[in-house]
Amino acid sequence: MTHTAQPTASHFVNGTHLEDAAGDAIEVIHPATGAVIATVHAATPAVIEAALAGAVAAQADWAARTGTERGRVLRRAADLIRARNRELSILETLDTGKPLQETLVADASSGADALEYFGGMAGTLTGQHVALGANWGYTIREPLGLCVGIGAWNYPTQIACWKAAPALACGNAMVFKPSEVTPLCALKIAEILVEAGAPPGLFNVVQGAGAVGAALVADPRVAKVSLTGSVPTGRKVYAAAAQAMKHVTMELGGKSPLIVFHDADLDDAVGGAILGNFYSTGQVCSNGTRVFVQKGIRDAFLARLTERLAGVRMGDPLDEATNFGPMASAAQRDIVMGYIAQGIAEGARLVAGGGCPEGPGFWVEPTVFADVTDAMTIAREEIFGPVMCVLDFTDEEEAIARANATDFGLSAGVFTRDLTRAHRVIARLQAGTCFVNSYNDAPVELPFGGFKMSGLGRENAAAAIAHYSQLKSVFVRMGRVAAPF
Ligand SMILES: NC(=O)c1ccc[n+]([C@@H]2O[C@H](COP(=O)([O-])OP(=O)(O)OC[C@H]3O[C@@H](n4cnc5c(N)ncnc54)[C@H](O)[C@@H]3O)[C@@H](O)[C@H]2O)c1
Ligand SMILES: O=CCc1c[nH]cn1
Repeated sequence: MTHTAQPTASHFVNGTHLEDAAGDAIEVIHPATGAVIATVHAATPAVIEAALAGAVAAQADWAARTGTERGRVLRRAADLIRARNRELSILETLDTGKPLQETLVADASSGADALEYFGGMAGTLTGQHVALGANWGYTIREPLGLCVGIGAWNYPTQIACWKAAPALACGNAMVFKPSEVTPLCALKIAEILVEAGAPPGLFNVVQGAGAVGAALVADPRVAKVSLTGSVPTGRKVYAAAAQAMKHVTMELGGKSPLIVFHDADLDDAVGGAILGNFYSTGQVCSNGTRVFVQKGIRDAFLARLTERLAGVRMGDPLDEATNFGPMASAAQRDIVMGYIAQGIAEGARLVAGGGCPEGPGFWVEPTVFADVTDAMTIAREEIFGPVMCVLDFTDEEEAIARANATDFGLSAGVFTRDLTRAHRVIARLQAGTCFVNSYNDAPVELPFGGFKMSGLGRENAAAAIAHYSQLKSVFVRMGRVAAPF
């Protein structure tokens, strides 16, 4: 079946759709078929200027509103997203290839959660009164001004909302650049925010690849950059932002450990490993791709995992019975297949999958390697695809040391019935987002982000407010000033 998802225009700037066909054409490809479903144009300097200037103008008015007024707009946007969940989920599926079964519950709805949560919080953002004996002080929480958001292609709607919601709640404006691989859904979020009452220019979407992102980051009017992307891009964006001491949030990649102890509920542990490796066809930053299984249960774990893999349904992602989609792009499919070949070449044992089905689209089978060692490339590098590495371990100390032996630090999980052990181990794992007897939950109420090379700052929860605002401290003297001369 042929799909089309051509947007009204490539960009959304100053409250309306904007086109400038002089920008490089970017074809939007439905990953399940390889068919072109839309074409957008990268932002030209004129589009970038319109977006930045419009955002600066809108921010002043927005910041002058009360938090409650700002929050009302965000909560209306959340309601509109929920009301249009199916339509938005279909678009997300066309854009990313993720099964509709997933996008219906995990993408627009997660975006709506963020808008609702930060909308509710906007009116509660206050400073503090500080008693200082005869004198006193207070703090004011002020917006940063103009923020730039730059997204990855795996969760386009969620990423746009996780950045926009706290930014706008704090009184900032945003220019958002989606990934060039999945440019469509952020445009819908921009339209919805305006329909919900956001002033024109408050949330703008401009398209393009790294060069457009770099131009946004370098602009002197920009006070903060929030990137979701890979570590190499994070390094570049952080370095560019540092030139003007801009605030940054870096949501980067991972190679996270999932530790399964011998006393774990086997089905839950296998379920956690499936969620942490094959949901979104493995294209989730926090995935637990190094599955450490205690030696005594290794064979039982692999046997149960293999049985459950019989439940994989690859097919048209718009069919709600499909539970496993293609990779988002041909380039990512090729990267993943390269890692699979390297795993085999380095001596890992292929237990399941490993193939790249013939036909149109960018498919990779859910793949499991056993007998993986820490030194293998597939155990060290982020693959960002459906490739699970199963590693054996003997005891707790060994599992912790090996789990931490990585430059990444995004997530970690522990499966055990011994909750004392679970918390003891989690306390020693170097990861920002951890799970006990679960994997990959991302409720808006909990901060999300990484340690070490996996990032800086936090999205979601009250923690995000600190990353989209700055504190002004005011000292108030009540008596005379005693100067030395
Ligand atoms: N920690 C998180 O929350 C999180 C969430 C999703 C994805 N990710 C990570 O994202 C990566 C996959 O996404 P990707 O392939 O789109 O990442 P990427 O780093 O290639 O691109 C991310 C974004 O940065 C832009 N970009 C590239 N170069 C730039 C530059 N010099 N200046 C400014 N912007 C630039 C891209 O156009 C894109 O929009 C994985 O590493 C994954 O782990 C992290
Ligand atoms: O891709 C990373 C962000 C995320 C994790 N779970 C859901 N979204």
